[in-house]
Amino acid sequence: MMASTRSLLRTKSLISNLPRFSSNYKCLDVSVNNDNNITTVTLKRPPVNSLNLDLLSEISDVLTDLKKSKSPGMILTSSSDKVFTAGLDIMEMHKPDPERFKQFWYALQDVWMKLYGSPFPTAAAINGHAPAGGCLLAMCCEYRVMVQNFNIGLNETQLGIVAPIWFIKTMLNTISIRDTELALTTGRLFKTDEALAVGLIDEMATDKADALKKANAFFERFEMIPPIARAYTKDSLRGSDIEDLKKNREKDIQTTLSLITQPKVQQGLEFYLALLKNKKESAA
Ligand SMILES: CCCC/C=C\CC(=O)SCCNC(=O)CCNC(=O)[C@H](O)C(C)(C)COP(=O)(O)OP(=O)(O)OC[C@H]1O[C@@H](n2cnc3c(N)ncnc32)[C@H](O)[C@@H]1OP(=O)(O)O
Repeated sequence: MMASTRSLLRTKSLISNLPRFSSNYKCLDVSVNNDNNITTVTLKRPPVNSLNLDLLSEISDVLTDLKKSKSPGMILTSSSDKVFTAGLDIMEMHKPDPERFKQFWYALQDVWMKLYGSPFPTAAAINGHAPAGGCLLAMCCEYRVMVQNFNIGLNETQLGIVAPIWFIKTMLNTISIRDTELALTTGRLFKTDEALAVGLIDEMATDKADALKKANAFFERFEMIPPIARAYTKDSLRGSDIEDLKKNREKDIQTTLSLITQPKVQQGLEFYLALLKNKKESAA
C-alpha cells in the first residue's frame, strides 16, 4: 500500500472511530493522541494509585468504552513520578466488609478480563514502581516500557498472601515457567534492568516522556495488520485463561475472601501496613 493511501485510511479511521469518554472519571485522565488515535489512560489516585473499588471500576469502564469505540490502542501510565501503581489497596483487604470485598474482587476480575483480553493492542508506560497488582496490570498489556531504577513484580508472598491462579497465568504468558516459579515463591521485585533481562518488560526508558514515545512506537507495528486478524490471534493465545476465570468466578471470590479473612493473613497485612508507616516515620 502506498504511504499516502495508508495515511488517508488512518485519517478516515480517526474521524469514524474517535472514542467518546466520560468526563466524570475521578481517578483517571483519558486523552487521545491526535497523531495516531491511541488513547492514553493515566492512573491518578494519589499518593500511590492503590487499586481500590473506585479506581478499578473506572478502569473497567474506560476499557468498555475503548472496546465499543474500536480504539486502535491504549497506553496505561501513571500521573505519579515514582509509582505506576502500588497494587491492590491494602485497606480493601484489611478487616474487609465481606460484601464490599466481593464487589472489589469482582471489579478486579473485570479489569483483568477486559485488559488481558482486549481486542485492541495495549502498552504500559511504567513510570514508577509496579508491585503486585501493579505488575499484574502491566503484564496484562501486550508491551511494557519501564523507566529505569524502579521495581516490578508479584511480591504477594512477602505479604503472606497468595497470588491467584489467573495472576500466575498472566506471568506465565510473559516470562518463563522457571523464572515465574522463582519470582512467585520468593515474592521477588525486579529492578528495571533485571526485569528486562528476564523479559518481564520489553524496553527500558530514561523518563516518562521516553516511555510514552517508545510505547507509541509499538503501535506502528500494527499499521499494516488487519485488526480482526490481530484480535483473533490474541484471543487464541489468551482466551482460554479468561474462560477459566469466567467459569470459576464465584469460587475465586469465595476462596479469596476466606483466605484474606484468616487471622494469620490479617496479622500479616497489619504487620505490612505498620512497616509502610514506619518507613515514613524513620525517613522523617
Ligand atoms: C489473596 C489476595 C491476593 C492479592 C493479590 C494482590 C495483592 C496486592 O496487590 S497487595 C498490594 C501490594 N503492594 C505492595 O506491596 C506495595 C506497598 N507499597 C510500597 O512498597 C510503597 O508504598 C511504594 C514503593 C509503592 C511507594 O513508596 P513511597 O513513594 O515511598 O510511598 P509510601 O510507602 O510512603 O506510601 C504512601 C502512602 O501510601 C500507602 N500505601 C502504599 N501502598 C499501599 C497499598 N498497596 N495500599 C494501600 N495503601 C498503600 C502508605 O501506607 C502511605 O500511607 P500514609 O502513611 O498514610 O501516607
